[in-house]
Amino acid sequence: MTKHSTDLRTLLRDPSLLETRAFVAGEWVDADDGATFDVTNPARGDVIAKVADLGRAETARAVDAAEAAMKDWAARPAKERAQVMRKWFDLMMEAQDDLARILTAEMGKPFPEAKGEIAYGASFIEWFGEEAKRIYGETIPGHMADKRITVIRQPIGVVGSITPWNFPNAMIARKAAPALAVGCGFVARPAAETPLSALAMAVLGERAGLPKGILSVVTSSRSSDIGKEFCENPKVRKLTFTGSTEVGRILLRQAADQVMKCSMELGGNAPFIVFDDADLDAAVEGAMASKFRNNGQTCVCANRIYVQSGVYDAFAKKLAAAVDKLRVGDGLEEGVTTGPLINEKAVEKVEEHIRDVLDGGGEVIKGGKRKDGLFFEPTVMTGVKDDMKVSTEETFGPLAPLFQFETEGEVIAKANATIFGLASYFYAQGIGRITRVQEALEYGIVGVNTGIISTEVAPFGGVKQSGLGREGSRHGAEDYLEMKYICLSV
Ligand SMILES: NC(=O)C1=CN([C@@H]2O[C@H](COP(=O)(O)OP(=O)(O)OC[C@H]3O[C@@H](n4cnc5c(N)ncnc54)[C@H](OP(=O)(O)O)[C@@H]3O)[C@@H](O)[C@H]2O)C=CC1
Ligand SMILES: O=C(O)[C@H](O)CS(=O)(=O)O
Repeated sequence: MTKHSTDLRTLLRDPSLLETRAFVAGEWVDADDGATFDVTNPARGDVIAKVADLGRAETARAVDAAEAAMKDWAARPAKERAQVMRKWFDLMMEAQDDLARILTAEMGKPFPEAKGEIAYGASFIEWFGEEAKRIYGETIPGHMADKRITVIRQPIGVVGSITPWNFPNAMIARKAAPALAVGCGFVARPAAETPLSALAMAVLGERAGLPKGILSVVTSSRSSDIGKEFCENPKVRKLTFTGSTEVGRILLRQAADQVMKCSMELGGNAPFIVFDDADLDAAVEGAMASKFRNNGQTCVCANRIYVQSGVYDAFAKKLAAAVDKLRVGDGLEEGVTTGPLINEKAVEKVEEHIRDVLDGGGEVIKGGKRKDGLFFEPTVMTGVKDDMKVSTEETFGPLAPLFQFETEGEVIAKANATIFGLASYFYAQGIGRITRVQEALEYGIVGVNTGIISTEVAPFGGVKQSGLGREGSRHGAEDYLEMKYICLSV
């Protein structure tokens, strides 16, 4: 029998969603050696669950089961897969509050934001369930009179998935949905900080009718072991990862031995540019949404805020006033807008970036200090320069650093001067400027007069060292398909 902190279990309408065993080959299992690891609530520091701590042997069994289950699952009519995925979507939305409470308890984001993530994650399951029926092939006029050419697209095979703690539901859904929709087997390894959301998704996936073995959730504190199993197991045909660029590089090197197809959603360093013809109130609203969503812990958060000199002081003042309205606290409490950071390392990163700006002559105009535990004051700083750490490193926390610029050419060059290329944002009104800037920014995503770009219908992904491939939209299915060219001699 596994142990839970009663406060979380009593918060749930359906306590059976709080699963702490791993889901392997269609069975709920403990680790072979009975090992567990603790999951803590970052807002309170208390242990909320002890979760099965699996290793490579259990992961290999999950891969075997996924390969076996694929034979039937991929052969089913797409409509049947779509019906199971629709049921999964419906069950997730019916359980939205419970799934959100589990997510808030293990990751810290405020309950309303966690509810939003559940809907966002479920939207991928809904969208790709529908897309399953539209995986078309093509016929090509033959190159010789007796040749007939067709192209078909088939599921790539067993997928290994590694995801981070910052979106413990949506990042798995954004990968599992297209993979399962096209007929792949899927083995998910969630971050050790946040396994409960993934396990709850599997509980509902099983109830929705996903066949035994097609989906496994391998919970483990030994992330590199599981990553090695995915990269070295010949039955795994695809690796999909969301996380830091540093870990992405490690996995790409490991996957190279089998020339494994990889999707990589990696780090960002998003510029957020406010031109002097911007609607300043709209720009402040967009900056708040982009910078402070998930307490700044997203790969698409504004990391550098560039403000043209004519509106710099006015924007800084308005942003500081908006930040003042944020309420830091335990995400399970009513009215809290900003939860804790995920761990001590995250707090130290924010402190390091603030100290570096102060040492360089910048100043804090709002916040700037750690609160108790893992809570941190949402912070705005002015006088930030290009040679400071925050200019090249992802803060991944609630720090809004304001850089001043004079000309369009200057800010484009600065915005592009990074190894990253995931999301970027700018606020302007002149159509000529909008057209020039959106084309000049070297990023996979450009938000124009908006600070939120995340949706299941669009291709999400980065260029340069922010990643490989796209997630969401019809392009998101391509990463889980192989193309086969058939030449028939008649
Ligand atoms: N682009 C994005 O969406 C994200 C970017 N980041 C960036 O990464 C930084 C660190 O955050 P963090 O969560 O530690 O991100 P990591 O990249 O370190 O971790 C992401 C996932 O990879 C796993 N992992 C870590 N090392 C390995 C390995 N050698 N082999 C296989 N899996 C591994 C982690 O497991 P475990 O946690 O159990 O070690 C986690 O599940 C952030 O500050 C941010 O800059 C982080 C999250 C998302
Ligand atoms: O990893 C992340 O930060 C997410 O990909 C950001 S989003 O897709 O939720 O915007």
